[in-house]
Amino acid sequence: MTLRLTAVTVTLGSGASRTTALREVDAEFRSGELTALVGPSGSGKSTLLAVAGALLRPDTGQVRLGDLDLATLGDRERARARRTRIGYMFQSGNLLAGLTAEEQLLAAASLSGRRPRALRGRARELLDDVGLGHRTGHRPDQLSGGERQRVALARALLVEPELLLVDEPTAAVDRTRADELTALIARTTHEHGCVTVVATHDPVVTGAADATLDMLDLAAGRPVSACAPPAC
Ligand SMILES: Nc1ncnc2c1ncn2[C@@H]1O[C@H](COP(=O)(O)OP(=O)(O)OP(=O)(O)O)[C@@H](O)[C@H]1O
Repeated sequence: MTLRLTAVTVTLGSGASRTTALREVDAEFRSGELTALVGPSGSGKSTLLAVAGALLRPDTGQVRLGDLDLATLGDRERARARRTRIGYMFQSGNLLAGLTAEEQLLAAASLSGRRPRALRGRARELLDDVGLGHRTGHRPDQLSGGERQRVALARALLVEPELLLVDEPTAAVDRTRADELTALIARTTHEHGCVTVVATHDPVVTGAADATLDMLDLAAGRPVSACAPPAC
């Protein structure tokens, strides 16, 4: 399974603030590989994740996840793909107000068509893996920003997505936790064989990645082979 972007253009905003965030971008991401998406602030990393995750429709171009073109699917099918095939860990966490950490995971499992009761043990295990075993009963307003983001990662992993999209996983946590989260994301990618794309400024994440894509290369239309760091 691959995620393939072909000639993807995205413009954001309107009037004076209108910006071409991605221009004719071609990129490919493979299953079982963690690809680090790097580039300066404002170079379009978050926009690429949003397009890849069917959260934003490109103006033009194709976004193929396996045999689905996420760019042209109807709204209902896009929502279904988001619930069942794609996991997100974004900077905001995007948690549901009023639900505890554990309930966030079980609600996502239910929405993806799985039986939440059967997954309760696994949900606790994952919360433990992200260092939140002692926070399973906390609601979003009782968690720090970094903790909310980690709940979102555990939630994404519970549904074993084909595509895992992660935005700056290490920005809001200390170095030790950052290293643990990086290792967890890499291990999950290799064990479950998902396509994983991580936008990052952190050299530790880049070092753990199987491949690196630089937004500046994409923007310049340079041929990009997402090669493993030692061969680059
Ligand atoms: N709603 C918007 N309207 C207009 N321009 C926008 C909007 N959102 C983002 N942009 C612009 O689109 C470009 C790409 O933004 P994006 O957030 O994808 O970059 P990024 O590489 O993820 O940055 P960072 O590393 O700072 O998170 C930037 O120039 C940004 O200013």
